[in-house]
Amino acid sequence: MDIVESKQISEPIKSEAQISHLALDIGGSLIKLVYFSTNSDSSASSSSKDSVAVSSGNEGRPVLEGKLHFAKFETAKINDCIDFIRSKQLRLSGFQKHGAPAGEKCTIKATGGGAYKYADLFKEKLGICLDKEDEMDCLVAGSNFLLKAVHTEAFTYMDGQKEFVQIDHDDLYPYMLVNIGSGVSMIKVDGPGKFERVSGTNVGGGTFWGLGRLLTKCKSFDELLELSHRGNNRVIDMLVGDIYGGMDYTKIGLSSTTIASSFGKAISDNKELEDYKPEDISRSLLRMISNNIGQISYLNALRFGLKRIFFAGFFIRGHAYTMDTIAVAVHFWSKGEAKAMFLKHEGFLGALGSFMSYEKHGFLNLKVHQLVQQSPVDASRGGDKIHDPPNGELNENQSIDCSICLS
Ligand SMILES: Nc1ncnc2c1ncn2[C@@H]1O[C@H](COP(=O)(O)OP(=O)(O)OP(=O)(O)O)[C@@H](O)[C@H]1O
Ligand SMILES: CC(C)(CO)[C@@H](O)C(=O)NCCC(=O)O
Repeated sequence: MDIVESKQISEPIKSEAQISHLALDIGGSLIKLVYFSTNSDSSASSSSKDSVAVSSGNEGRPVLEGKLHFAKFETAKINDCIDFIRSKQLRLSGFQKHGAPAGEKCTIKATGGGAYKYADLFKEKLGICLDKEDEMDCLVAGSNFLLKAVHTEAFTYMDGQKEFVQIDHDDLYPYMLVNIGSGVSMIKVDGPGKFERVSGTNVGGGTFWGLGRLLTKCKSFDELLELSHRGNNRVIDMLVGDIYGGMDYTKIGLSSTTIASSFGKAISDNKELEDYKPEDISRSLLRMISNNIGQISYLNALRFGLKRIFFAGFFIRGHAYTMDTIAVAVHFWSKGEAKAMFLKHEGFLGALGSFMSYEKHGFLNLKVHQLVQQSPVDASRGGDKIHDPPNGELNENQSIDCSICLS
């Protein structure tokens, strides 16, 4: 796949643009879609019956010029996703092997637990067969691909400061990939397709959203996240200073402001849930879960001597407080030895891996050469500093210019 990464907000897909190669990642909380649309107005010579912009690539194989698009839906609203696919006529255009007869069975790549759970629904509602790809394989393929193909993919985040990390392609492995979805998977990656899921935790994004919803009555994940901006976790968390009369516990390296016990103040305050502000609850919860994931991730990295830990998954949402907490946890427990890094396309690793598996099965030949690097995160903000509230999330309208070479 020739990727030209540009800070380009894709226009709504024109009806003439052909959508092809849709891939799904159907998780416990969210469905992620990655799909390719061809440039209908490309000046490349067209030899295709489908009037798709096609030029000749290496060895005379057809090259489609176009864009990669990203979209997500709540899994609970899977019918919206199905309507979206139907509205784009995705199912009509190009899941068959290039040049295959139109009547051939329509199949799309899908990963995540929902590829199993909802297979019948896709068949029934869209007549599409889901071709299942393993979730861990896809996460790793997506991560390796992004780290190599997109210059501004990985970044560190500390004290409100974001710094891009240049990845040396010859020195990428081994690394730890921590995918924070509904639950959390920790994967030691040793090379392309070479990995082991070494740990996981059930305290993840689903826990934050589930508990947060019950405790704050928030109606959406974004509302809960937004609340956390304004909250003060010290109202609920028991700090070392609360226990030590305002003093640090220097002997074991704990400052008075370190959280000794998340939500610990609630046991002694003689207050009810209603007496706490939702924003304080949200902040405390976000901190508790992010800190816990950062700590477990580091301990697992330590088991294998890994210094680089990449955090992904839609729990993060480019959110400053989340990233800061994870980074501080890794820094604290590793005594500055290990580094937490974050990925721009955080939640789309599995879907991208699923998309790339068309290549594995001979539908595509993906080649990468990146021409431009820009960050959708900061470019509109004129700097590397993420402000509060940050918007580090990949804008769903953001597309990646690319071309795919059909094999
Ligand atoms: N709009 C949203 N609605 C619901 N959850 C969201 C939203 N945005 C971010 N999240 C967070 O992202 C998490 C899901 O992340 P992600 O899509 O990476 O995982 P998943 O694939 O659904 O989960 P799993 O891999 O465990 O099946 C949610 O649990 C929640 O914490
Ligand atoms: C079950 C999966 C892999 C589904 O994506 C994920 O939610 C997860 O890694 N959960 C954590 C399970 C555990 O290892 O405790």
